[in-house]
Amino acid sequence: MIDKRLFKLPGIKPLFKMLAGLTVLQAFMILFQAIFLAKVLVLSWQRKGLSQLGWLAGAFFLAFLGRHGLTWIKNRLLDRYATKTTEDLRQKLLAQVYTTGAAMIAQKGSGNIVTNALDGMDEVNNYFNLILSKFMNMMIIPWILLVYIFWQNLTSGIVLVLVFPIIILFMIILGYAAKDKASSQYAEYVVLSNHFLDALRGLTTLKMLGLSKEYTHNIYQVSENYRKKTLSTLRIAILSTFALDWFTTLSIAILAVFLGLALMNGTLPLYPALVTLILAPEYFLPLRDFASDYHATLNGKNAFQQTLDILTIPTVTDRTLLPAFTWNEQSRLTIQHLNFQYDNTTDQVNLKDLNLTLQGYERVAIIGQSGAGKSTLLEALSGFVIPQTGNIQLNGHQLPHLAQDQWQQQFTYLPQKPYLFSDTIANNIRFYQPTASNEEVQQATEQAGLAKFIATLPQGLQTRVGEAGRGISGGQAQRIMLARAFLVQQRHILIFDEPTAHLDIETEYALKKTMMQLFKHHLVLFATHRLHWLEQMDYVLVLDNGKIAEQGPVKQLLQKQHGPFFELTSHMRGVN
Ligand SMILES: Nc1ncnc2c1ncn2[C@@H]1O[C@H](COP(=O)(O)OP(=O)(O)OP(=O)(O)O)[C@@H](O)[C@H]1O
Repeated sequence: MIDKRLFKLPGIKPLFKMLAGLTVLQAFMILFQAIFLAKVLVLSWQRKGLSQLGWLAGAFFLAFLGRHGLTWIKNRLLDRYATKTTEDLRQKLLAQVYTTGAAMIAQKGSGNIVTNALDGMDEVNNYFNLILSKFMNMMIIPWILLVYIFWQNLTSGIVLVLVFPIIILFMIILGYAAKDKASSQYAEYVVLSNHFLDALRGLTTLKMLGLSKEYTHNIYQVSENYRKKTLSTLRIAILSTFALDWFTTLSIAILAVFLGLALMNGTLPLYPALVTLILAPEYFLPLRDFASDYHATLNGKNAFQQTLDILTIPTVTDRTLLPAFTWNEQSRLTIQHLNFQYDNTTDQVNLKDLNLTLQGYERVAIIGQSGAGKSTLLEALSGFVIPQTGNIQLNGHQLPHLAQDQWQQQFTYLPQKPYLFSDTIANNIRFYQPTASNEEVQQATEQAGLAKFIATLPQGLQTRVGEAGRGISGGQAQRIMLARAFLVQQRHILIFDEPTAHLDIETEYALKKTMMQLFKHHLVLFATHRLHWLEQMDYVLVLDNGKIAEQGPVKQLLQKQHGPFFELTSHMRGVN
């Protein structure tokens, strides 16, 4: 129920102690309130004068004020702490997203991260409230009241002590059922968020393919699943609240009957009977409060755990091992026995024992079936994912990984799924070169085959794209990315992950000529499914199931009539 990591949050221990102190004080206020009320009632029953009743009624009123005043103080302390802590957690989560980078987002899902940073944090706020206030009330108040009840009336004390564990047991049973339901409800919520965001992002593509209507059904289905999971959690929550209320009310009623009988038999004076009866609902109240909110805050616990899980993903710190350099014809990157796995808990190794050398301005094609590991290799070479093991040497410098500032400043990366920032087309093109002039940007758009498209836009290069702007097709986005590469002068490495995947073959051929110009004086790493690019490449890596199945100069491999390269290219050409 309580995530132990909660107690590691900054400032929580002093707050916990302060709240515990206030709760003890509050328990005494509740006790005094009951004592004075019972005394007032007993004296009224004995028809005592107002002079005797007055100070008791005043004391009752003070205890009442004290009790609620303490609740107000506790809530204020808690609110202030919860708001500050969730705000800090949100900031840390966003900072972690920036430092761990795109690979972590791909793994966790952007929708999941957005949900966590927005709604999730509100849920965490509720979770703090449950644990730091309601749980604490439950652990302190009933026991102080019970000591007094025992002192006044042993039998009532025993009844109340016996009922408590039964209720707790009952809560645990229902709690377990609710926990599973809430976890699967939260998981479904994450699926829904990721799905919804993916659908929004892919809307243009879905429309282009005429699949947007069909996809509505898909979203409906995911929302339906979430609705069903929510209702099944609510069903348990309502059932347990009902059962708990019923059980505690019944216990109080039984106690009242016993007290009434004892009063009638004359075995118990009026005061202990009255004070016990007033205290009995107060004894159960913290438990009921806790139980009624428990289910609602399970999501808070899930969100809290998810946030901490993201925050504890190790971040790369040694980013500056490489001195300043510029990749040139003599540069050399050697990789030996590199292994990488996205998920350590599974057997799937995504890059297995890779050995390769990249040097100078060679053009390297990376080919392989879908899922062979081309993108993963490019991500490892770009330093966006960190290999678990491997020997990396760059110009003689031994490195643990390629997430090195100096290395990352050497290349232009064109991902398979282009992402455009919510900004103008011109600024999206200026990504690597923010100071580029309008003329330079214009020239880059022409080289990337974008000029015609831009001419159709009323605001031209100043048209806003991305989430808050005009929707554009995958091919147009890819050409905007390509324009970045044309614009930047001082980066001598091009890492392209299927840069023409979204383009039709005519556009691709039209662009090929200018792209070949760009490839001059660059180390080119080019993942592709289209074989015609091989003619323009010097070297090829054939990937199969995370391994380099074959590598060598293109001309040499093209002459071989057997082996992985021959088989893959025959298969891709449709020759069996
Ligand atoms: N973010 C991720 N988390 C977990 N597994 C992943 C992730 N990205 C890729 N994988 C897995 O790694 C393996 C290699 O995927 P990768 O995208 O590198 O292949 P690819 O050769 O580029 O495929 P394609 O040609 O379809 O783009 C696949 O089994 C894939 O499921």
